[in-house]
Amino acid sequence: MFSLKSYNTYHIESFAKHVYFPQSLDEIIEIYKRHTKVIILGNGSNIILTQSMYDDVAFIVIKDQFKKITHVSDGVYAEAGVLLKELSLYAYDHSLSGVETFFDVPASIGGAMIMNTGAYGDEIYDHVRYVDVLDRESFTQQRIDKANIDYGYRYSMFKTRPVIILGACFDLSAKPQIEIKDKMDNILSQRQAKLPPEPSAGSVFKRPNYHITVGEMVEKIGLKGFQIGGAQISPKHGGVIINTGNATGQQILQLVEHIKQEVLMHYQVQLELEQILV
Ligand SMILES: NC(=O)C1=CN([C@@H]2O[C@H](COP(=O)(O)OP(=O)(O)OC[C@H]3O[C@@H](n4cnc5c(N)ncnc54)[C@H](OP(=O)(O)O)[C@@H]3O)[C@@H](O)[C@H]2O)C=CC1
Ligand SMILES: C=C(O[C@H]1[C@H](O)[C@@H](CO)O[C@H](OP(=O)(O)OP(=O)(O)OC[C@H]2O[C@@H](n3ccc(=O)[nH]c3=O)[C@H](O)[C@@H]2O)[C@@H]1NC(C)=O)C(=O)O
Repeated sequence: MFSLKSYNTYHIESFAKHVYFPQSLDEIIEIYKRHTKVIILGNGSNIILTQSMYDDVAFIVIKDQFKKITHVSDGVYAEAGVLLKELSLYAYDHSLSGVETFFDVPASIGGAMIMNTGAYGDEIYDHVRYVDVLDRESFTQQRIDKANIDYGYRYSMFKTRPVIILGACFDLSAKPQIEIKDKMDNILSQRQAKLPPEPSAGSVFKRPNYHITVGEMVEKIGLKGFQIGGAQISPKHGGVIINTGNATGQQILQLVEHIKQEVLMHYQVQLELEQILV
């Protein structure tokens, strides 16, 4: 059994029988042929591992491989395992602007393309030219131009399609490094001021169509700091659940349900999970 603790940002201690670190596309295809249930782990920053043991699920860890970043004729191309931080630093090194807003978002390019990473008024698809995918059923590769990609708030059409993200090309523009660095510093300080330092997976719920945020509702109800086992609503940010040490996925899930019930009762707002239950 293999521990997934370092492959999910909640640091939940779950074990899996089948964990793969493929080095090539052919190896990925082999895994899909061998297993009926496969989960791709990018940076594991948007998942809740709800089981302590996985016997029948195969996990593919992407972030240690597929890490090439290259200049191409129409932009900068990053493979699925590249982290947003790595792409942002590469762009900064080359005085290229466009992705610096996402400097501190703990996601892989694959996860970012699936979810349309957003932060501080910017969305990653604003800077994408095309995305390369592998169809998980026919095992054919396809390049999809942004014009043909349906995306929105925390959504892309890839979320509901049987595809693996292989990489994406970004449209970046020249800018003095000092300006890029100023923006990175500014965003970093805003995030450090708001988000908790403990292990978490960022916002638990999507922003509801309501005049105040989840964090504010949770704060006004008086739920900040509420804890079930090792899972706690962050005393710093009411929209985030943290692992205080030995949280299980089930405890996080119980806390999720508790927040949903309380918010429904106090505000008649039905919260929708942003995080993915595995
Ligand atoms: N704004 C913020 O501050 C934060 C934002 N986030 C967001 O959460 C997301 C997390 O990214 P990341 O940690 O990399 O993702 P995860 O490892 O959390 O994976 C989440 C899901 O995305 C799918 N996925 C991941 N990589 C690929 C790929 N290459 N091809 C196909 N599917 C893939 C998998 O779906 P399947 O189960 O179908 O295999 C997986 O279950 C990002 O969009 C990020 O923006 C997270 C934390 C903070
Ligand atoms: C962290 C994530 O993304 C974040 C993203 O970083 C930030 C900044 O753009 O805006 C969203 O959070 P958010 O709506 O909680 O925004 P924040 O800027 O953290 O908070 C908004 C406001 O809520 C209030 N607030 C927040 C937390 C709290 O405990 N109490 C409170 O009153 C504050 O006034 C704050 O100014 C994204 N979340 C979603 C679900 O859209 C993520 O997706 O994981």
